[in-house]
Amino acid sequence: METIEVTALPPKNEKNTILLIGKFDGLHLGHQQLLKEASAWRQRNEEIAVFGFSEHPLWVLKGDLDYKRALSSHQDKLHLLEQAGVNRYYHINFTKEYAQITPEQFVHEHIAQLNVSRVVVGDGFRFGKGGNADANGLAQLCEELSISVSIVPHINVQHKKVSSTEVRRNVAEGRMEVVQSLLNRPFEMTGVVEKGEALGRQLGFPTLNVGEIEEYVRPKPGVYLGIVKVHAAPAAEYYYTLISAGYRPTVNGESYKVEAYLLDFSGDLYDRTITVKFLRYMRGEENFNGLDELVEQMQKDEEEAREILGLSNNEE
Ligand SMILES: Cc1cc2nc3c(=O)[nH]c(=O)nc-3n(C[C@H](O)[C@H](O)[C@H](O)COP(=O)(O)O)c2cc1C
Ligand SMILES: Nc1ncnc2c1ncn2[C@@H]1O[C@H](COP(=O)(O)OP(=O)(O)OP(=O)(O)O)[C@@H](O)[C@H]1O
Repeated sequence: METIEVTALPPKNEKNTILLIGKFDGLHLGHQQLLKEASAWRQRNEEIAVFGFSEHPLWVLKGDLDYKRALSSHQDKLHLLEQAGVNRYYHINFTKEYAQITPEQFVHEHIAQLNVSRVVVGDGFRFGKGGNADANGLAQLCEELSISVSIVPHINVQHKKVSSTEVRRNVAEGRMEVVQSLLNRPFEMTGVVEKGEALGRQLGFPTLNVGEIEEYVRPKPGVYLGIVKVHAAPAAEYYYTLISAGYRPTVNGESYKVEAYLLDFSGDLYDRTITVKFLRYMRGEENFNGLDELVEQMQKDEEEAREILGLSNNEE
């Protein structure tokens, strides 16, 4: 997939193009429906391109922190779009200045550069200065340039509109099964294993500390059942895992951390890239009276996880 950095006007493109517009955080079921629609319209000589915004407008314009952290990192998004068959990604550096572009300018100057035959958006799509124009406004402006517009009806799950905001809220509440149903895959974070305080090893529960995950929305503090993918060539390795996400009050932890205790693994993974997939919330984070109580609970967590997974308890 070709990636093009854009700060103002995108460079002129000659290839026939079907265009999708939006932030596409998490590539949820609604986004997936837009991509299906684009694929259905695509002719043999056409490419699918995405006009994607780097930051959420509500973070850039209003400083709303709920919109700063994301379901997918920039890299994740590129992988997901590529896997979905997107040929070209315009990475729009969304700034306060960019937000001043009017709907007319956006269509007649920016989209007009891209040799677009069709734009595919959802019916809640808004764009242009102040979010003033909607999908019908886009269709009217595009008609003047002989560009067709497909407006995809909202995808709902259990009578609720699927949106990145809704998925992020569920991650923040630890509802990982719901998240999985909205994304069609588990919520995951990809990071690099950092050195921790190695206290976990002394406790009999060595954990991988996952670093470089600042871009991601934070799951509710607690213990989760999940899967860790260890990136490796030629083939990645996968392990069931217990995940501790939170502030670790028992050991006076100061910052939010994500740690993974891999089941049936021993070895050194410092500096390796791993992906942590969150499957199920098991319990909240507790402030125990000392390490013995913490270890006792961790043992129970492991037993419960093995029970759920059908793995034997290996203590005897
Ligand atoms: C299965 C599991 C459950 C945990 N539960 C808690 C908890 O309830 N409260 C807490 O303060 N820390 C909890 N932790 C975090 C531990 O305090 C932490 O892993 C330990 O201090 C080691 O940290 P280190 O890797 O930085 O050395 C849990 C860790 C694991 C692996
Ligand atoms: N549930 C949905 N059904 C159909 N189309 C959708 C749905 N959600 C978003 N879209 C469309 O996908 C494109 C990209 O959407 P975008 O990621 O900007 O919105 P969003 O998922 O509603 O995110 P947020 O909640 O962060 O505003 C837009 O054209 C939007 O209308």
